[in-house]
Amino acid sequence: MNRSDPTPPAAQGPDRPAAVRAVALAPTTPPADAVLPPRAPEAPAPGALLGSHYDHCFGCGPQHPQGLRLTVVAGEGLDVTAEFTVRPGHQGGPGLAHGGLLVTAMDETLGSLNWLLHSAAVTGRLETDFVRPVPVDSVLHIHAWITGVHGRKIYSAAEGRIGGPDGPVAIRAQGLFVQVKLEHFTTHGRPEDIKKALDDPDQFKRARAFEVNP
Ligand SMILES: CCCCCCCCCCCC(=O)SCCNC(=O)CCNC(=O)[C@H](O)C(C)(C)COP(=O)(O)OP(=O)(O)OC[C@H]1O[C@@H](n2cnc3c(N)ncnc32)[C@H](O)[C@@H]1OP(=O)(O)O
Repeated sequence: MNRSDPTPPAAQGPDRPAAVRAVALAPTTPPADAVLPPRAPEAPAPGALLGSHYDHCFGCGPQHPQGLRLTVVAGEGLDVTAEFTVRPGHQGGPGLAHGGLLVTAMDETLGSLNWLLHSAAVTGRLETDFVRPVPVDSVLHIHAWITGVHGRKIYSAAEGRIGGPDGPVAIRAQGLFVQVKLEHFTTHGRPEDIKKALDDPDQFKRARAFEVNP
């Protein structure tokens, strides 16, 4: 068994599919020929508060009872800032944020970069480093930025700080998102939720706003 290979032993060896090998080893740092495109003409203005992409989203939805209620603001360039207030319901260890929820906050913030390119993309790969614990009641100040675009792949990075936007780093992340069409959601999502979202004119408008033609 190759110890540095993240695929399960059964999927290793010469017989495993090429796609598994390619995906498992794809890095989250952009290749040399990746580009940094301009902000899309439809991108929210710098300083604009980005709305939730879906009211029931665990990361940003205002209607999700236990969600993170992340608020995200467009930056000057290909970047956003976000705030996540850690509440008692987000605990892992006593008085401390659960690591998985911190990853969710990073994932959601990196996903918000979609707004700047005006295209929908989903997380393919996400790497995180937990640098210091995050206490309940603290605000995680996240800054996320696009590091490169290569075909349908969007590479990005983020840092989360506590004690203020210039406070010490508590978590770092690098992501590889893959652009998808609206059908990604309508094909794979639970039908009743898709129907409810499409029946809501506001949600439908948002979904359409993300439509992409790679
Ligand atoms: C309604 C409002 C909307 C708004 C929606 C906004 C939502 C934001 C929410 C927060 C973000 C999330 O949590 S999103 C939810 C979590 N993520 C998911 O559920 C995604 C599940 N995975 C998938 O559906 C799929 O595997 C995809 C879409 C990621 C890729 O499938 P595909 O479309 O068939 O593309 P494929 O040909 O395989 O790959 C395209 C290129 O990306 C690379 N690639 C693919 N996967 C990976 C990977 N894991 N790691 C590295 N690289 C990868 C391939 O090598 C290839 O590179 P090359 O050959 O071109 O070089």
